Amino acid sequence: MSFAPDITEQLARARADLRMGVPVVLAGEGQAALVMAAETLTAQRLADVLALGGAPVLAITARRAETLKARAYDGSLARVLLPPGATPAWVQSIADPADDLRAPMKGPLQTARGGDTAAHSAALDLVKAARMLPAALVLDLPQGADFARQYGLTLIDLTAAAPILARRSALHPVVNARLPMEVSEAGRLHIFRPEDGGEEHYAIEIGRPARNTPVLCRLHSACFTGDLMGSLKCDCGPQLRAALAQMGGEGNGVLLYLNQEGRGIGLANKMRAYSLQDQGFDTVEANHRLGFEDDERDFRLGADILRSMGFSAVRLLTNNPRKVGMMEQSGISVVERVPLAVGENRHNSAYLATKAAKSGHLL
Ligand SMILES: Nc1nc2c(ncn2[C@@H]2O[C@H](COP(=O)(O)OP(=O)(O)OP(=O)(O)O)[C@@H](O)[C@H]2O)c(=O)[nH]1
Ligand SMILES: [Zn+2]
Repeated sequence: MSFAPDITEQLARARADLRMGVPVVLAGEGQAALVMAAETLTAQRLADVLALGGAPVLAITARRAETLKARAYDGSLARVLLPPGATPAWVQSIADPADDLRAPMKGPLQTARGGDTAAHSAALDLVKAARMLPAALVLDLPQGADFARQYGLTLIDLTAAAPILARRSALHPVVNARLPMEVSEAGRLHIFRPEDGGEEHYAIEIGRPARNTPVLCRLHSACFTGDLMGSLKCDCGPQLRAALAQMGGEGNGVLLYLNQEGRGIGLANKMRAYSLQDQGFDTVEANHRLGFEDDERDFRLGADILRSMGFSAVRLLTNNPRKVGMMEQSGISVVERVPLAVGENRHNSAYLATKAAKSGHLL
């Protein structure tokens, strides 16, 4: 029978549960843990977790730990011990840097050392993929499987989940249809859907580019503020329109519109980063204070889409050398990097300068 959800489907459920504030149970070899996203943790559920006894920890990334001056003994993550009588406000203050400057003295924070961190690491993967703050409350629960059955919680087998969490999901073409556009009447929109229940991605094909010659291509990451609202804080809107205009002018091209808002952290987290930028941090520092890397995107899915459309070589419209590198590593040859320097203004000049200085962007 194929009615029971497989591990990929269970992980999609777990992400949805965590976003709603529902706990999930992650079970490994001989151990299990109850996990909740810090961002959606309610006072009632925190009280219930504390009433279970044991020693819950707040798993955060090593990036966030750096800002909080907490020792990260576990490589890319740290397990902060909850102080006696921990409140939801305390959990929020560790997870969310919004008030770091107003209330800088949170510590000294005690962090756990030794023991198994598989559940903590998977918990952070799940809350990140659910586009929340990268912080999760984790309580070791030896009878976790029974507990999950008793309360109807999603139960994830960590051994089965590990390979799924480590690789990117396969993308499948869903549909494509003609889309006359201002830049070209010969437009076509293709929709691609991942197997893991995540965001769909799009390809805009202009004209009917030959599959056996390098195609003019743009890998564009979603930017609601820049693409749609005319935000002056970045250069995304002008880059999107310039790329489409160039493809329309040449009569051929492919623009991949990847739903990786905020360099892969989601729009809510990007707005948290904007708020930190208003406190004086640059775009890279803001990501780090939130607990993210500068850039959480995986451009290899762009290569997957190109391959599935039959392309193997591109002339890539970008100023970002990482995009070129990731295309090449994924077997799409970049025969030319076509610069795309448009849209500088007095609100985004510092942002563009930071990208050049810290992220290697070519201007
Ligand atoms: N986290 C974060 N994301 C931002 C910020 N400003 C813009 N973005 C996001 O950055 C992404 C911009 O991506 P791209 O247009 O591909 O830009 P790029 O990596 O600079 O590369 P090229 O434009 O190709 O040179 C979009 O997903 C935006 O939402 C910011 O301050 N913080
Ligand atoms: Zn933007």
